[in-house]
Amino acid sequence: MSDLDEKALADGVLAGDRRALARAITLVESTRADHRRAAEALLARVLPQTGRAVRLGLSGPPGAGKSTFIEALGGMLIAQGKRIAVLAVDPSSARSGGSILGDKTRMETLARDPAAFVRPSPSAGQLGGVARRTREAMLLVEAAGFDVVIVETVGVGQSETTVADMTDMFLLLLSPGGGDELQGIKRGIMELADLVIVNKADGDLEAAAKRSEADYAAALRMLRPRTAEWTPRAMRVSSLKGTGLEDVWAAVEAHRDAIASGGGLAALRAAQAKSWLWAEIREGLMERFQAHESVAAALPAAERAVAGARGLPAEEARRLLDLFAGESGGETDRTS
Ligand SMILES: Nc1nc2c(ncn2[C@@H]2O[C@H](COP(=O)(O)OP(=O)(O)OP(=O)(O)O)[C@@H](O)[C@H]2O)c(=O)[nH]1
Repeated sequence: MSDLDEKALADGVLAGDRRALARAITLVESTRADHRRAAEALLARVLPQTGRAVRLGLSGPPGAGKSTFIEALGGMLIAQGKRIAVLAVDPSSARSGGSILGDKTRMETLARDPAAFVRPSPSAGQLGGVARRTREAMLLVEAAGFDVVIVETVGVGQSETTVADMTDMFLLLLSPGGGDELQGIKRGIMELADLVIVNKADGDLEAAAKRSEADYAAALRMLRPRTAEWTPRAMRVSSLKGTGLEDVWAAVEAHRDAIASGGGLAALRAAQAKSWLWAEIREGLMERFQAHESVAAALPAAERAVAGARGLPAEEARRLLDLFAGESGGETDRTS
């Protein structure tokens, strides 16, 4: 891509042109080296126009109703004149080829709305790679003028932590009843939640939802809050009927006000950016390490040695790291 194309693409994104935005996100999702350079140039151009959106993370077990909830909340926000973008982080799609969040039939109404932009998870690479591209996609949708970005993930491994790390507020959506174990909610995920939302508080499930809300509120009180400024809350909604959604949005705004007392959004974003920097360093180091010629040559023997209990992992790792750093192995050279 030439400088001229990048400028045109950046201008399109900044003008809020959805096709340019979609193309720009495809570019940042590409792993080709020349695309990566173009993506970085593009991001550098739009960077001054980023950072203005409300960045929300959302997770919940399959079936909790994340898509119904996002459609309902998104619809409400659009009616208030806001523009909303939804990005998915779904490492399962990378691992299995099948995707939990990526199928195109989700959030159809929202996806068709000109004030919304719905993007499924990038489907290649490990969580680290998916997270990098989602962070960059978030910058692009902000540059395109979206007011609210929801980064959605499903409870697989580390993805919640990753999403909580790149957003300002983390929402956990649950079904009524069932208890933690039944819903597969790990304690660690509860600890990330700024807001626990019990969905499906309607019809036959209304009473169960009310009980669950009280249970989760009690559970949250047992946990140490993530920040001094905000005490996590539990509430119930019906995404189907659209009830409780104003309360959710009021909590989002209360959370924004609350963090202002701790140095504000700027401090939070600065911490996120630092954490992003380190994530990039870790990713980049790992990529370079694995691509390093002498490391790649020595790696199988090191793996065999530790697997056969003939080598100490710490020592083998140090030997590989020395190779990577270009130091001679000296007397520690492998002879076997
Ligand atoms: N009664 C009731 N059912 C709901 C509500 N929200 C979602 N559901 C139902 O729960 C089921 C799962 O909802 P979806 O939004 O499709 O969620 P999903 O895609 O299965 O699961 P996610 O991965 O969480 O999005 C569907 O049958 C929905 O109709 C609600 O507020 N009340």
